[in-house]
Amino acid sequence: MPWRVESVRWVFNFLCAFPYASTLGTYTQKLLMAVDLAQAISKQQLPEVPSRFVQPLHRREPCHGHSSIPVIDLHDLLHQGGHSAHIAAQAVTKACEEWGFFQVINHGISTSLMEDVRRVVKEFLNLPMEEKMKRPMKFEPYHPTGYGRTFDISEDTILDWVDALINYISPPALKDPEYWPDKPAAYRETIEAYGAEVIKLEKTMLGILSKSLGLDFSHLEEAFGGDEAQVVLRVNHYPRCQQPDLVMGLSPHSDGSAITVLLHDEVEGLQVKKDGLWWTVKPIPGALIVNMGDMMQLVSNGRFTSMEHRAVVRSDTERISIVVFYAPTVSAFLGPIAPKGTQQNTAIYKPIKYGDYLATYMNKELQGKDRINSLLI
Ligand SMILES: O=C(O)CCC(=O)C(=O)O
Ligand SMILES: [Fe+2]
Repeated sequence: MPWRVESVRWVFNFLCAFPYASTLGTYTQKLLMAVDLAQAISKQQLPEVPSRFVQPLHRREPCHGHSSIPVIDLHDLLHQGGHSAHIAAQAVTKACEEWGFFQVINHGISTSLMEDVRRVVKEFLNLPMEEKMKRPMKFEPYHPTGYGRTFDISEDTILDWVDALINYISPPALKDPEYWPDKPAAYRETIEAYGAEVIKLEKTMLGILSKSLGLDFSHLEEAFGGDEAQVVLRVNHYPRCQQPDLVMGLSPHSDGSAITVLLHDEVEGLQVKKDGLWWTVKPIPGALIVNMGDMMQLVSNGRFTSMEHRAVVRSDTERISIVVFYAPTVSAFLGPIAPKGTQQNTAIYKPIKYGDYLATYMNKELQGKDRINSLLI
C-alpha cells in the first residue's frame, strides 16, 4: 500500500478513536476515500497498481476483436410514421432479441446538448478532489448517490478501476439536489435538459417493445411505475492505468435497469459478451448506445436479452461514459407479462418486487448475469 494511503488511514483511525473529533474525523474520512479513488491513484503514477485492483487471472478473459452490434437509424421512427417507422421499430425489436445492445443515430438529441453534457462532466471531474468530495457517495440500500465508489462490498472485494458520480434525475422525491454538483455552474441545468431528452427516447423504446410483446404502447412504462420510475445518471470515469491488463474498469455485469442509454466519448473500452466471447464496441461519433437491462429480460420472459458487458481501461487515455438508467420504481412487482388476451403459462422467471432485486443487486459484487439468473424457475 502506498505510504500516503497508509498514513492517511492511520490519521483517520486516530481521529475516530478521539471522542470529540467527529467533525474533523468526517473530513478525514472523506480524504481517506479520496486517496483511494482510481483518479488519485492514477495521478500517483505508481510503478504497479495497488493489489486491491488486480484481477485474478480467471477474471481477465481476453477480447476477440470488434463487435458488430446493430446500428439503427431512428429518423423515420421519430419523424415519419407509417411503413418506414414500422421498419425501424422492427429493427429495434430484433436488436433487443439478438443482442440487447445497439447504437442509435438520428435519435433526436442534439449534438450540441451531447457536447455540453460531456463538457460539464469533464469540468466536474477536473475539479480538485476536495471539491468533488463535497458530495461523497452516500450509501443508501437502494440509492447510492454522489461521487466516489460503488460495489466496494468488503475488504476482499477486488475494486474496479472506476470512479462514479451518481445523480437521480427522477422522480423528484429521489433527486437529492444536495448531491448534485454545483460546479461547474452549468452542470445541473445541462444534465436536467439531457435527462429529459433521454427519458423521451427511453419511453419511445419502451413503447416499441411493449407493442412487440403484444401489449399497449404504454404498458411497460406503467408497469415500471409511470412517473415514479427511477431515472439515474451514472458518470463512469476510468482514469489512465499504467497496467490496464491487470485491472477491470467495470466488471462483467448486466444492468439491473429496464433500459440504459450510454453517451460515450469516442474512446473504445466497452465490451459485450456474445456466445461466450468478449467483443469491443466501436463507438460511432454522435451515436448513443442503448441496452436492455435485466427487467426487460424478466418482463419479456427472456425474449429480450440484458447482454453481459464490461469496461476495460487504457494506459494512453482516460475514458468517460455517461449513462442514464431507466428503472422501475422500487414498489413495482414484476414478472413475465402475458400478451393482451392470452395467458402466460410458461414463465421461466419468478416475479419479484423491484426494490428487493435492487437491494441484492447493489450489495453484491458485479458478477455476470448471476442476479437475473437467480430468478430462473
Ligand atoms: O463505461 C461503459 O462503457 C459501461 C458502463 C456500464 O456498463 C454501466 O455503467 O453500467
Ligand atoms: Fe452496465
